Amino acid sequence: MNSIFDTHISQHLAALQSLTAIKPAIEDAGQRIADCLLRGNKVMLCGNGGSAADAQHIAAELVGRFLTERKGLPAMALTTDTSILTAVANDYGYTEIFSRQVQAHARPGDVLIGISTSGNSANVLTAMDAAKFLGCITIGLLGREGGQLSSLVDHAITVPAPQTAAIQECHILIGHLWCAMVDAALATKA
Ligand SMILES: O=C(CO)[C@@H](O)[C@H](O)[C@H](O)[C@H](O)COP(=O)(O)O
Ligand SMILES: [Zn+2]
Repeated sequence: MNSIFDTHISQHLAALQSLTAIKPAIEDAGQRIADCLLRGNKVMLCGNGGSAADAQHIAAELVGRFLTERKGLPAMALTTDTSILTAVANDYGYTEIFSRQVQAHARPGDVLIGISTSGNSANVLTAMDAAKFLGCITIGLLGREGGQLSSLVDHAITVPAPQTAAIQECHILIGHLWCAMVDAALATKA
């Protein structure tokens, strides 16, 4: 019988290997994010649970720094302000917690990254609808078969692994890869 260690590592490695098949989609989305920031637009991110943590992690790399010294970049996780989250959930419903913030902050040309391992979280779907209506570029960091988000977003990055944890581990790897692409794009422009 495999140990928990062996099982987890082999699932992780299989998920990592599956990324080769979606390399063009990952790089294309990374270029859209870099272009967005280079032209002075901003990046918004949302997701639930572990994906909320990923949204915050990626926003922190962009506002702070990742690999190189550069100016702080406009990125915001829509998962952090408990007063907004509780007010909107209480008054309008949990489905609206991200879309309301998108309505408040989004401008044409901004990017919204929705992170969902199932691709079916209702609040992420609603946020994507709002972002598209306002002229934003929408990117889904998804898993399994991509769920409903895969046909809604402009750029679907679907990690085709069956385990939520393995998908999440690939999501943060892709987030870091995008941050490296942004750093490189800014360095080229400087
Ligand atoms: O981190 C984990 C599981 O690893 C959980 O917190 C997980 O993110 C939550 O169950 C989310 O609600 C799942 O949402 P989603 O990925 O299907 O959009
Ligand atoms: Zn988790």
